[in-house]
Amino acid sequence: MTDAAAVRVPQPMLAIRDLHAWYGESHVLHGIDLEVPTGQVVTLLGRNGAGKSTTLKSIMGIVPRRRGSICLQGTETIGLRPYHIARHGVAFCPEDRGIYATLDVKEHLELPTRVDDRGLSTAEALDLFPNLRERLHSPGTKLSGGEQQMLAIARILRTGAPLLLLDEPTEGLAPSIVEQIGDIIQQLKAQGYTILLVEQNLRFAMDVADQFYLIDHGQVAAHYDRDGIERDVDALLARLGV
Ligand SMILES: Nc1ncnc2c1ncn2[C@@H]1O[C@H](COP(=O)(O)OP(=O)(O)OP(=O)(O)O)[C@@H](O)[C@H]1O
Repeated sequence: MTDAAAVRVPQPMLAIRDLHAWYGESHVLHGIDLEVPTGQVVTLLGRNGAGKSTTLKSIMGIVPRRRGSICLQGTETIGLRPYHIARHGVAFCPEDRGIYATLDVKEHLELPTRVDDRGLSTAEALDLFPNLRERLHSPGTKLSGGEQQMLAIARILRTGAPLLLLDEPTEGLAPSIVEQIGDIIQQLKAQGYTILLVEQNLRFAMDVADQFYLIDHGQVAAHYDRDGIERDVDALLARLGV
């Protein structure tokens, strides 16, 4: 056996190959290829309608029709139902945050099913988001936008999933709250979580992410590491129309 054969390449947390997705007759993803290494933060960038959210929803199995390969920790999930996919260690925080008027903060945190023993207790989730402790009995929709986003993230941490999919967590939030969300993402990364983030705010993404995929018309148009994105930032801002 050669030395090269003995080298073990770590398995990525998520590997997507030739992913296609459809809404009815509308073919939206056209062969996405991407990898999310364990422990990294990876961002999907792109204009509105490029296919970023559909990529996250495809990983969760909640688009009507998909084709290709989506491996989670080495397991092919393309043929699985959403509740089975979740059990392979992935949790989704949707763009609309999914916060209910009829449940208070505590009830939102008690809602998720644990998929892994690493799931935070309600008390641990509240340690990470102290603002929420003060709002424990407030109905979800009485919270500010920033508090709702924090609750949506705290809720998925209860599951114990090591891979978090966050869809535009900073959308519509004030700069000071955006900063707090950035700190939380850094803390989660330091704790070993792997994060796939959809983000319109390039500057925010550049502060938190290790790798970046530019999605355009349902395909990967470019892939950057941190140095590459610094070099291309002006061209990229023009391309994103921001
Ligand atoms: N439920 C749906 N039914 C039909 N078409 C949809 C549906 N959701 C999204 N689309 C279409 O699929 C394409 C990709 O949408 P997607 O939401 O993935 O884009 P995006 O890059 O996340 O942009 P945005 O930031 O606007 O959400 C768009 O043309 C959009 O109109």
